[in-house]
Amino acid sequence: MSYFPIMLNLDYKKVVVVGGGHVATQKVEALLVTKANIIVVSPMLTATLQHYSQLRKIQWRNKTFEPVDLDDAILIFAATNEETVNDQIEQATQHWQLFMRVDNNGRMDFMNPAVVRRGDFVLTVSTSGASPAFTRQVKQQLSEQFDDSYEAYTSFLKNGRQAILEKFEGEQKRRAVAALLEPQVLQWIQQQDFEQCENYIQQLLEGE
Ligand SMILES: C[C@@]1(CC(=O)O)C2=NC(=C\c3[nH]c(c(CCC(=O)O)c3CC(=O)O)Cc3[nH]c(c(CC(=O)O)c3CCC(=O)O)/C=C3\N/C(=C\2)[C@@H](CCC(=O)O)[C@]3(C)CC(=O)O)/[C@H]1CCC(=O)O
Ligand SMILES: NC(=O)c1ccc[n+]([C@@H]2O[C@H](COP(=O)([O-])OP(=O)(O)OC[C@H]3O[C@@H](n4cnc5c(N)ncnc54)[C@H](O)[C@@H]3O)[C@@H](O)[C@H]2O)c1
Repeated sequence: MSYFPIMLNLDYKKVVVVGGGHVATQKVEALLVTKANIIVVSPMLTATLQHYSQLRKIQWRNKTFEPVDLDDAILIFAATNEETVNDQIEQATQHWQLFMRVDNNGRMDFMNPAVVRRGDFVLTVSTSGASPAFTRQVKQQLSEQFDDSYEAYTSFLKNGRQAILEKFEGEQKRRAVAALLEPQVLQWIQQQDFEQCENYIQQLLEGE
C-alpha cells in the first residue's frame, strides 16, 4: 500500500479516539499539540488520560462504544484491545470520515508516522506498517541528529525569508533565500550568537 503523506490542520475539528489504554494515550498525546476537539470513549482510562480529562484537554465519555459517538468526527481512531469492538467502530464509520484501527486490520484510511518536533521543523518517519520498531529506531537517530537548536534555526529561516520576500523579487530574491542557508548561520545559532545572525540578515537585505 502506498500512503499519501500530509500535514493536517485539525484545529477545532472533532476527533474521536475509542479506547483509553496505552496506545490510545499515545494517539491522544500526538493530537494534543493541535487544537482538535478530542473525544475519548472508554470505560477505562490510563492515569495520563484521566489527568488530561481533569484538565479539560480531552472530553471523556465514560462508556463502551456506540455508533452515535462518531457523529461529526473527521478522524476516528479504533484503539481498543478488542478486535470485535474495532470491527463495530469500522462498520459505524461513514465513508467521508477518516478511519484507522491500531490493530492495522481492515479499513485504514491513515496511519501515524513517528514524529520529531523542533518548533516548525517537523520530521516524520514511517514504514507504512512494515516495522514500527524500525520507525522508532530511526526517529531516535533523527532526534539526536536534529537537536533542539533546529527550532531556533527554523525560526531564523522563517523570519529571514519573510523579510527577504517583502524586499526583493526575481533573481535577487532567489539568491538571498538561498544565502540564508549558509552553514555558518546554524553554527552561530548553536553558539547562541544571535547578533551575528542579525548582522548576516541585515547584510543580505542591503543586497551585499
Ligand atoms: C510510529 C508510531 C506512532 C504512533 O503510535 O502514534 C506507531 N507505532 C509506534 C510504536 C510501536 N508500535 C508497536 C511497537 C512494538 C514493536 C513492534 O511490534 O514492532 C512500537 C515500538 C515501541 O513502542 O517501542 C507495535 C504495533 N504497532 C502497530 C501494530 C499493529 C500491527 O501491525 O499489527 C503493532 C503490534 C501490536 C501487537 O503486537 O499486538 C501498528 C502501527 N503502529 C504505527 C505507528 C503505524 C505504522 C507506523 C510505521 O510502520 O512506521 C500502525 C500501522 C498504525 C498506527 O498505530 O498508526 C509509534 C512510534 C513510537 C515513537 O514515536 O517513539
Ligand atoms: N498502533 C500501535 O502502535 C500499537 C502498539 C501496540 C499495540 N497495538 C494494538 O493496540 C491494541 C490496544 O493496545 P493497548 O495497549 O492500548 O491496550 P489496553 O488494554 O491498554 O487498552 C484497551 C482499551 O480499550 C478499551 N475498550 C475495550 N472495549 C471497549 C469498548 N467496547 N468501548 C470502548 N473502549 C473499550 C478499554 O477500556 C481500554 O481502555 C492492542 O490490542 C494491539 O492490537 C497497537
